[in-house]
Amino acid sequence: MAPLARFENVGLRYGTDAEVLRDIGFRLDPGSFMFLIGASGAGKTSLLKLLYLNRRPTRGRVTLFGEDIGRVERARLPAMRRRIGVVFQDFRLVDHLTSFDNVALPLRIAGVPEEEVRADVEEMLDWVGLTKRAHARPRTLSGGEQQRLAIARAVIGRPELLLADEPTGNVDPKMAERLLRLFQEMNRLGTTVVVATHAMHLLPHVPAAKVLRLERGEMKDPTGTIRHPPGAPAGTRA
Ligand SMILES: Nc1ncnc2c1ncn2[C@@H]1O[C@H](COP(=O)(O)OP(=O)(O)OP(=O)(O)O)[C@@H](O)[C@H]1O
Repeated sequence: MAPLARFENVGLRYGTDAEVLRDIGFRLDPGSFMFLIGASGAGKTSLLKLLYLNRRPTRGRVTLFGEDIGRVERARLPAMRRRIGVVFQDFRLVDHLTSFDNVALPLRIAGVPEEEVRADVEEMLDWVGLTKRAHARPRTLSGGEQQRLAIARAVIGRPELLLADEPTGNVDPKMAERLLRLFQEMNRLGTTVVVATHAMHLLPHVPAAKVLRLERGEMKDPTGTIRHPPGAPAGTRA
């Protein structure tokens, strides 16, 4: 099976600073689920930036959807990005649009008929518990509500690849588990999922997930798969 993404000896530096990622090598199979973990500053967001085509590697090669992202023409990037849903750490919601319209955006861009948009968005807002906030502007929402809205927008178009940067940082543990279930449901339907997180307690809920641990820009245990998550109480496993 061809990988959905592949990193080979990848290095990344910002400007002339030292490399923030060094010798990164792994493959992401279609339909897989991967947690990206590591201390603050380890390079998780930087690695995600390569995957959502915000940066090109400064060393080595990143292949995504079969294309070398270091060589792909700029004009091709928007089409590739449309195959990716991203939950940014700082949400990046559109302030002048309501919650409903923020979530509807990817579907409208894709030309989905308005009737379908309405039904899908309503269902998604219900899933993330924001039905009552459908007509609110993002800046009037709490941090947790904004986070849930950002997740709804990222998953609504059923992207091939879902990238989520610390997607449960602002919600309570119960909601965090609910959101993780949403990611798992997406994954079950075929979306490849990458979740960068500090929330180690979430890992045992996805026993089949790969775990890529970064330490100061380098990979630790590159092939690690959680099979017997420590301390996972019976019944909490996915
Ligand atoms: N735009 C930038 N310009 C220069 N340095 C940057 C930039 N973005 C990140 N860095 C540096 O890259 C390193 C890795 O940062 P990154 O945000 O990828 O880590 P992280 O693991 O996602 O951290 P956190 O968990 O706090 O979000 C840090 O030393 C950071 O200061």
